[in-house]
Amino acid sequence: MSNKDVLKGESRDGYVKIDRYNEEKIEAVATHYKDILGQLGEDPEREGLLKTPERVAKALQYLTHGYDLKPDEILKSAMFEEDYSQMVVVKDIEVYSMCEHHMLPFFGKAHIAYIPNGHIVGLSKIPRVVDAFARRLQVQERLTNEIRDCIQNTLSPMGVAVVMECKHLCMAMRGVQKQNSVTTTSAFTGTFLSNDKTRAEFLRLITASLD
Ligand SMILES: Nc1nc2c(ncn2[C@@H]2O[C@H](COP(=O)(O)OP(=O)(O)OP(=O)(O)O)[C@@H](O)[C@H]2O)c(=O)[nH]1
Ligand SMILES: [Zn+2]
Repeated sequence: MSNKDVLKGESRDGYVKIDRYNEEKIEAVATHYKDILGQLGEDPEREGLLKTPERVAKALQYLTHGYDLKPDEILKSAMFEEDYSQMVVVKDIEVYSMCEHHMLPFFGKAHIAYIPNGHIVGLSKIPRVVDAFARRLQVQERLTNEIRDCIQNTLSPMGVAVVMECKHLCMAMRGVQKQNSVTTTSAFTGTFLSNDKTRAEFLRLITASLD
C-alpha cells in the first residue's frame, strides 16, 4: 500500500483506520498556511506558491500520521509462539521525527533488541512501531521510552533495549547551529537492566553503527 493510499484515509494493513486525511482537514490547515505565507512577507498568490498551503498541509499530516496508528495492535498482528530465547536485534532502523518545540525534523537511527519469552514478533513490526511513535511531535527521550514500553507491554519479553542516535535540525539550521552533534538516548527493561553482560552484548552488536 502506498503513502498515497494512507493519505486517502484507507485502512492500513487491517490494523488501523486513518481518519485524519480527509479533504476538510487538509483545507483547514492549508487556509492557515496561506495566511502564514502572507505573514512571512510572501505573496501566496504567486504561481509557485499557489498550491503550497495544500502541499504543506498534506506533508504535515503525513509527518504526524503516527497519531492514527496503534503500535500495540501492530505488534499483536504478528506475534508467534516460538521456542527461541536468544537476543533478537534489529539495528540501523531509519527514524524521521519532528521535534515538538520547533516542529523541525530530527532524524537518525534506532537499534532495538528483545529477548523472547515464548513469543517472537514479525521483524517488520519493530520498524513499524518505531514509525508509529516517530511520526508525531516528539522529543527523542520520550520516543525512545515509548518504543521500549510498547514492546515490553505487548510482547512481554525477558527484556527490551532501545538506542537511538539522531541529529536535530533545530540545533543545526538555527539556534545553536551545531552541524555535527548527534544525540544518543537509550532505554532498557528486564535482563538488559539487570545483567551487565546482556547489555554489553547488545551494545557490542550495534557498535558498528554507533561509530
Ligand atoms: N531534551 C530534548 N530537547 C530537545 C529535543 N528537540 C529539541 N530540543 C530542545 O528544546 C529546547 C527548547 O528550548 P527553548 O529555550 O524553549 O527554545 P529556543 O529558544 O528555541 O532554544 P534554542 O534552540 O537554544 O535556540 C532546545 O534546547 C532544543 O535543543 C529533544 O528531542 N529532546
Ligand atoms: Zn527543536
